[in-house]
Amino acid sequence: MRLFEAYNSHSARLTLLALLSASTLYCFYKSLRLKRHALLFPTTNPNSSSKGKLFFVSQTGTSEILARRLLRLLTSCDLSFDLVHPKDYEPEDLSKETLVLIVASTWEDGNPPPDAGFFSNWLAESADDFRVGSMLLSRCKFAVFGVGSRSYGAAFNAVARGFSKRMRKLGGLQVLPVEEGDVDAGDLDEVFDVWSRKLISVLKGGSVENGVFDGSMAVVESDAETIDGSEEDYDDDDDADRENGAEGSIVDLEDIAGKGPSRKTKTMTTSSGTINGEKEMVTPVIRASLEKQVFLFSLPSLVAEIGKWARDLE
Ligand SMILES: Cc1cc2nc3c(=O)[nH]c(=O)nc-3n(C[C@H](O)[C@H](O)[C@H](O)COP(=O)(O)O)c2cc1C
Repeated sequence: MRLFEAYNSHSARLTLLALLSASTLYCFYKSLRLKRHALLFPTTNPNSSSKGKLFFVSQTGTSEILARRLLRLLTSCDLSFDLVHPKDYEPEDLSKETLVLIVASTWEDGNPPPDAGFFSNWLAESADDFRVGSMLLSRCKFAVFGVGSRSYGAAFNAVARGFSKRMRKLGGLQVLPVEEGDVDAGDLDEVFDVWSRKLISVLKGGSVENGVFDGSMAVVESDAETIDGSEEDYDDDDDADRENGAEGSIVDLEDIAGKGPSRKTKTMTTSSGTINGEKEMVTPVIRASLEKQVFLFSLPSLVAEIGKWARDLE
């Protein structure tokens, strides 16, 4: 009887030891994760201030002029934004942004100007990558204004629509429908000014004249912003972007294994095929997610192993 009790208490102690070891390992893992998170998302990030970001994607200056005009209007309304060209921006920092505005023109075959190719492809690849997930931009509210010409048919403002679609897919909250400006219609300035006023109203938490947006920071659901296109149009845009992407846009098999390239660490592949860096197969965002999955998968077998080891000691 005493032998049985002694055995029981011994095995209870060993089980307790196994559980304590497992929870210690888990805490260790969590602290590593927190450290990594702090590195990935520092609270004071030089690239990501509390200011909003106003991107312009422009080849011949039309979108840039409009973006500068919008910046002046935003500033006059005490709304603080940085004017940013995508070529000067690390797309991975998008996950830290809370407010993003984009004024973007569309060029040949529905593509962005070449110097926005990297940014555009990063968005496309990340949005298509199931490992990145739909939470990446969950803190980010955004709005997009397109500059294009209706004479290009289905490719009319394909870039603006593509940005909108991909940012929504990554969890971004669109606060206004995409507005599609037509440079050949003769009313671009007027259309832009109306859109800008709606935007200011939404950003200020007020209502919008047409009554569609009557609350603070109205969020537009995925289908709402389709003006003259369908979801099929967007899918065509995706294909066109990837097939006809400009500088920095070549997608190869390695990219398929590690999407969402970082400008800091990733290859910049130019149209001439020049490579100026090493490819990173897994970006920090994807790596953190994969590590979590591997750890959670191995946790039960780890506990079993510790239990077995404890029994062997008896
Ligand atoms: C060669 C060329 C190709 C174009 N392709 C498209 C297009 O596919 N879709 C579109 O909506 N607009 C297209 N446009 C119209 C441009 O978007 C328009 O000229 C716009 O004002 C350019 O803006 P940006 O000066 O900001 O670059 C094209 C214009 C040119 C000259």
